[in-house]
Amino acid sequence: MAQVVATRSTIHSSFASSGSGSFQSQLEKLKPSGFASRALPRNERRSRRAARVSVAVAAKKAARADTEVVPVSPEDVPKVESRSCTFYTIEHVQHLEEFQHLGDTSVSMWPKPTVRRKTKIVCTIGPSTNTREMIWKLAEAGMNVARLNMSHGDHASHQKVIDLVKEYNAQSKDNVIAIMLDTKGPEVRSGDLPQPVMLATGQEFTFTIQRGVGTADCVSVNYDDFVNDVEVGDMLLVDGGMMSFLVKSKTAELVKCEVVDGGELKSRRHLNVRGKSATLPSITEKDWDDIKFGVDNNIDFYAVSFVKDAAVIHELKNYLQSCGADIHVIPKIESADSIPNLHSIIAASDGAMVARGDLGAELPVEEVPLLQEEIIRLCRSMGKAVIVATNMLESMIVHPTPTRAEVSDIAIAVREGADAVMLSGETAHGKFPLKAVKVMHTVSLRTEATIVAGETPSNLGQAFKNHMSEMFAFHGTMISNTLGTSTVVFTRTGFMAILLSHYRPSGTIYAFTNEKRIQQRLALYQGVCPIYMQFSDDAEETFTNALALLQKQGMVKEGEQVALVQSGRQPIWRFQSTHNIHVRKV
Ligand SMILES: Nc1ncnc2c1ncn2[C@@H]1O[C@H](COP(=O)(O)OP(=O)(O)OP(=O)(O)O)[C@@H](O)[C@H]1O
Ligand SMILES: CC(=O)C(=O)O
Repeated sequence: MAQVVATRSTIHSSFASSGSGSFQSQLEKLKPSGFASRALPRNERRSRRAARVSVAVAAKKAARADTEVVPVSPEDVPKVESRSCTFYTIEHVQHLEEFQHLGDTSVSMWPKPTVRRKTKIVCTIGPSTNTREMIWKLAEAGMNVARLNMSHGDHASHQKVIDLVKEYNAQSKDNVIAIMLDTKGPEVRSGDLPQPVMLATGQEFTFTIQRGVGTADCVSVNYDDFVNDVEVGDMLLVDGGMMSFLVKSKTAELVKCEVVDGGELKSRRHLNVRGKSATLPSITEKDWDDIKFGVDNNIDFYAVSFVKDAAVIHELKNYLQSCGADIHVIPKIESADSIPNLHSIIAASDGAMVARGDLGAELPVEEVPLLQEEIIRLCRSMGKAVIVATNMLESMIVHPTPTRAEVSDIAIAVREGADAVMLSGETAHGKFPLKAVKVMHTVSLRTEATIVAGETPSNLGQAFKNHMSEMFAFHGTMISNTLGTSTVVFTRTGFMAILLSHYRPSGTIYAFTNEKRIQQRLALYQGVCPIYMQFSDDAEETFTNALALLQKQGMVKEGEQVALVQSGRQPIWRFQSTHNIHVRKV
């Protein structure tokens, strides 16, 4: 078990050999492996490495005896009384849990404060998770954003989830969950079938634009122009490629196909035509109705499906402005038509989602990792949020452990610099939603510990009109990285916290805001821990209160330094032309 839970190899040795001294005291003594290789003579390094290896083997043997594979949060750690464990005492388990939640920094030369997971986790809420108990458990396990997929459920069921998330936020002292409404968009879906139909490779199957057809050899499609958009020779994909059909002929109402990859066709399955986007508007009538529902409920983000160009983003933003709604817009990059317009779409938006499911159906799958990298790079260069979505832990819909490839997939998204990684079916209708969140949490944390801070985003001075704020975000990051401190920022609009997140400081960005809406929004951004606090008229009093709050919540320790950055578009307690960075001792 020690093998799985520890975030650095040094911890295996310290932990497994903890015959004397508390785990905490051993933890205090730990130095990053990078530090060891800089400071120790070569021989000593070698012998320590050997000790680590042998202890890791011992830990591995212990792990084999213990059947639990991903014990990363209190619910998953077996009750201490019923546990037979060679190496652990109850204090060890408690310290370990604390450590897992916060993570290990171990990047700079000096002892640093522990940091939180930086990469945020978006969870789709569905039948497996739409109860009060599960929302609470997901939040405690690491969910940062709750996603409502408007392709499923009705307003009443989504309203219940929104109310539960708001209830959680209202009662939580140090955690906040943002709400993201994902539009259905111009999805093409097959119709209802009385029961699933088994289709064999080579057999004929027909799609019709007539409504209400569902037989063993023909099913309806919900989109009248389907027959016009599709041509003979096109490849139709069901559920992103789980089944495929070659179009052989068509009439005014029917599209006749040959089954290429057969399987079980169920009701209301998603259809794509390889290489083509449907000629439907990105925002349908249903979507406008759902968008209004989002406005009425003061949600935080729209994820807009099948965006093809920036015009649709402008249209939505104009609508939101006309109703005085301050909701951020994240286009889903999933349509073949969006690729030539990536730059203008992202420039018009507040971020982007790499929606790999439909992206990999409309375009060849081998393009997906390349596009993921490109979209992340573009968003990062423009200071916009970026989410990597779909199939991240797909096997955990039915299995309690991830495949190694899935673990690598999360690690890659984290290393590429995504703000957030997303769970879909894993949390919506999977059997192990909490375990999936915990795996994402652990893998992100472990990967983040290996990322060396300090790489300057290449666009300094270009992405933001407010160069002075950008300069202070950059230098605030440099100071916090050099001293190994967290960053503290006060923000009413979220702007300065988002700007700091863009520079990816290695410590946590504690973003204090006096706006609940902004606190919720900031939950999506990499490295930002948003905290709601009333601001007083006096700057010094507010700083003191903020540091006291951080210390009370165990986020910083007495004597620790923090970099306090005062900059941004709307000055708080300063003149417009005066920007500051202070380093303060708690
Ligand atoms: N609100 C909901 N109510 C009922 N079932 C849901 C809900 N949200 C999701 N699901 C179920 O979880 C599955 C996976 O969710 P996901 O968000 O990935 O939807 P999808 O339809 O597969 O894909 P897309 O994201 O393209 O709409 C859905 O296919 C559906 O069966
Ligand atoms: C998230 C989503 O809609 C997709 O991957 O297609």
